[in-house]
Amino acid sequence: MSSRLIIALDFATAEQALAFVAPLTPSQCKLKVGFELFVAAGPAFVRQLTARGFDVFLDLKFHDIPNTVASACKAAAGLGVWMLNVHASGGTKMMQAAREALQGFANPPKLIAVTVLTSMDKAQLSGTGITVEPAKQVQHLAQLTADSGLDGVVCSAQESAMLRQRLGNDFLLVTPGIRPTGSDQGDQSRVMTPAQAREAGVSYVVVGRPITQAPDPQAVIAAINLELGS
Ligand SMILES: O=c1ccn([C@@H]2O[C@H](COP(=O)(O)O)[C@@H](O)[C@H]2O)c(=O)[nH]1
Repeated sequence: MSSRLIIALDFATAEQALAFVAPLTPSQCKLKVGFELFVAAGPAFVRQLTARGFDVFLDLKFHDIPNTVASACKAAAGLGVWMLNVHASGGTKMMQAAREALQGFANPPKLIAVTVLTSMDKAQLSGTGITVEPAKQVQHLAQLTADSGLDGVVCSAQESAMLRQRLGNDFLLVTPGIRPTGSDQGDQSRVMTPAQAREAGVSYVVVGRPITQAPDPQAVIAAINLELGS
């Protein structure tokens, strides 16, 4: 069974990231490249990871007008990534344009949309002018994403049981904000353990600092995979 663990490679340089990745195998985890590493190391680094056989989630959270997002998605798909994402709050036209941009690819990446960032609680969300509970807003944006024909969403594991029930088994639920028991919550608000996330029906968990800053990352990876049953 392939792992449901996606490790967030939030490193400042390609050298640091490659040193971390060196002992890993594609059967242990998938890898996520976000803003920090992509800005520092660029497309060539992403190609190095895919050349080593890793499934790469390019987490650049595109959020712009439909034409611009569609072009960015096309360029990202050209890197051979496994998954990429946009912001659901960009709206239906933007998400549909992104989806259509990937149609010409023989093996298109999975396209998912960010709902409400897992760092946000009700007070922070309210500060942006959205006064409903985070779960309600996640539900609304996830439905918009499904109606736009995307493959799934980024949400917290806390909303996953509700979304799984509403949107079915094929809809991808990709969940950051995962904290193994005893690990530091940091800037995340809506958190769950890997075991709770599995119970909630998530498709994949995204874990960064609890692994990358651990004294023994391999031990944490093995423990998370065990909790996930993968
Ligand atoms: O809602 C979101 C969307 C993306 N992320 C990203 O996931 C990882 C989480 O890292 P941790 O160190 O495990 O907190 C990070 O790359 C975020 O950019 C998210 O946390 N929440």
